[in-house]
Amino acid sequence: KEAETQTKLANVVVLATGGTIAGAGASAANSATYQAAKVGVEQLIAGIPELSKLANVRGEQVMQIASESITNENLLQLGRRVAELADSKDVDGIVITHGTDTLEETAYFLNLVEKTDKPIIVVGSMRPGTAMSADGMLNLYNAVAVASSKEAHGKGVLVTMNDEIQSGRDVSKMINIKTEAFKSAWGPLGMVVEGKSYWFRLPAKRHTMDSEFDIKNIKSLPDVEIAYSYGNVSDTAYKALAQSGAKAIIHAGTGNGSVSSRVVPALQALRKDGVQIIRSSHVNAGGFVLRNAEQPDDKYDWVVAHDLNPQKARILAMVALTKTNDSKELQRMFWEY
Ligand SMILES: NC(=O)CC[C@H](N)C(=O)O
Repeated sequence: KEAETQTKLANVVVLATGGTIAGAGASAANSATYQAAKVGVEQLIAGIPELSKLANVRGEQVMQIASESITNENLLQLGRRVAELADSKDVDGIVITHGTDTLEETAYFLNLVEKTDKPIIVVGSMRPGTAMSADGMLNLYNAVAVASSKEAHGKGVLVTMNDEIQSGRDVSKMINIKTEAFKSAWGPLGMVVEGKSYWFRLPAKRHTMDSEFDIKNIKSLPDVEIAYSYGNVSDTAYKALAQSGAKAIIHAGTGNGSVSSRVVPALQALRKDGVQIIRSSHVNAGGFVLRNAEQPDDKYDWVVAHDLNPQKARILAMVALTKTNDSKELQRMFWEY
């Protein structure tokens, strides 16, 4: 009987990369001061015996770092391992434990490049496992629950934090201290409660199986950088980034992705030199940048990131530039993904 139920359970692989979900503090009172990326994947899994009721879970330690230090090479390494596992007949779902600082970037990257309809769930925590009211255990339990469910198939890369199922494309870390840290301007896709998923909506943008990008065809990612805008901003950062080899610069603009008159001439000149200029917004609740609103994008041959925040715009720009350097094609991709 026992063996029978075991075989019916989904096979879920937990790929661990570090972050606070693998963090450890000196005392249970340390919810904010602790070291990230300390606890290994075997210990994370062993800490939640209830996982064995949800799925046959095994772990792999892909890296052990804080997510602000994740490089493009790390992203590619993780993406390739996810693709290998997704191709394997014995794997039904994949969970990635991750630091929360760049979790939204990794989730969006995988959403663009993984050619699978198997569930891929990225999860982190806001408090280390050693802290009172640690959130990692439940977030990971929920991730495994969603990864082992049939309903999660074909919905793109997902994020389970704070009982919510979010689209990896839309979700962003909005606050750095609360467990209710991850939000999407367009709302969560569903909820996960006591190991059961409740779905309410589907992502509308192209992802995974429907994406034109494939991790298997990506050898390296081009240099795309972000420059932040504010009152009295100068063009120094933009020029320096271009000089250091950036193929595209994401303008983390004010408001509607507006560009200071002190910066416009430099961006026009950089575009003439071949650098792609992509206007995004750093407003907190989520930007909405439209072509030819604030700046004449048609005239200057710039691209708008629409609702993608600057860090997500960087991810799409890198992936898109592996296929094209045509600004019209880039703009199409920014509408479709
Ligand atoms: N809550 C967190 O995971 C933040 C810890 C660390 N800065 C990271 O992103 O890995």
